Amino acid sequence: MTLLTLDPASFRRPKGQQSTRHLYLANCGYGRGESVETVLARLEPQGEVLGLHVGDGGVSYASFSDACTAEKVKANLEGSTSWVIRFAELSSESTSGVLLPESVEATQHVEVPGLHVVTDFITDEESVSLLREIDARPWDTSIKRRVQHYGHAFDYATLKIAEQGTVPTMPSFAAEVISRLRDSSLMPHEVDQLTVNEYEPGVGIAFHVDAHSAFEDGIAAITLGSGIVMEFRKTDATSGKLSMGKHHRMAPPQAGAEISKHVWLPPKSLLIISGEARFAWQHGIAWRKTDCLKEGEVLPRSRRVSLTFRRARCGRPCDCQWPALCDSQTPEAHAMPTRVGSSAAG
Ligand SMILES: O=C(O)CCC(=O)C(=O)O
Ligand SMILES: [Fe+2]
Repeated sequence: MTLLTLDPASFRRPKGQQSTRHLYLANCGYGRGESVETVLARLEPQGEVLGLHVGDGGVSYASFSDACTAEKVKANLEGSTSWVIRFAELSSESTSGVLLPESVEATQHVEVPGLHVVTDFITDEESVSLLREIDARPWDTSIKRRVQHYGHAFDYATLKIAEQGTVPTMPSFAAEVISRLRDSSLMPHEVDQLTVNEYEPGVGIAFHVDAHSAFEDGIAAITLGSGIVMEFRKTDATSGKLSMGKHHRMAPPQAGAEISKHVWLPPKSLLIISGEARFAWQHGIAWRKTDCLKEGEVLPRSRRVSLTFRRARCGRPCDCQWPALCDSQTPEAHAMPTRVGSSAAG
């Protein structure tokens, strides 16, 4: 991770009382005997520092990945240093029109058509037994997250389903869940592919849309172990109309503006994305050790293992109504995923 050097001229005091991901540190700078090393030594144990400016006099700035982290750092340091700590606002972020929701609560009004979370889709016993079966099998460690693939293999290099001479089989440990998915009628197709992803705290997955050309409509993900916040985002450039809830408080986004929803995936839950949620919204998980459900409340993560079930699309190209992110209809659409949070994508 490279530490960004911040330009102090780009910061200002935030209007109102809201927290931001940047901290203004008064009584802190070379003029007060501090240096980059001493400031980092105080900040880093509290939260990962993404950017820093240590001033010649007594004013410095530090940036973090999100406001939750900045709040935690501020709360933990106040009282134990002579620094005076306030939130700071980066002028470019406050005027860009980009919506930067901080918590699940802050985006609860955003509707993503085709997104459903079914709580308690599996029992505690099933969750423990699925984890045991998965951990007894070998993990693929060739990308940043540990993964296991069953059924049709997906090739991350070509973003295609690998050709197989034989009919793929699904593992017996997933049979009960697959049959429950079938009975629920939540998935438009019978599944024939399973990817298991492991997220230790700090690990995420880059924003992406599962390749339209590789998988049919309907993606199901079961959460084992810890819950996690998944982010969904869409720019109005990617699919025309934006879907906002009836009660939204924000101004209509500008052209090219981004809308995002943070969704809490509890342990034992089932996430279904189909239609617009599957084809027109990207999803990702921030590379963080905490999640934020309510403004100002930090929830530490622990290990999450997910089971993603899909139906491989064999032969027929995708003809969905959302060509912007469709690599069948717009081959250049499948740009490699952009990052969520601060670390490299896996
Ligand atoms: O971990 C999850 O729930 C989703 C994983 C995912 O998006 C994927 O494998 O494409
Ligand atoms: Fe995905």
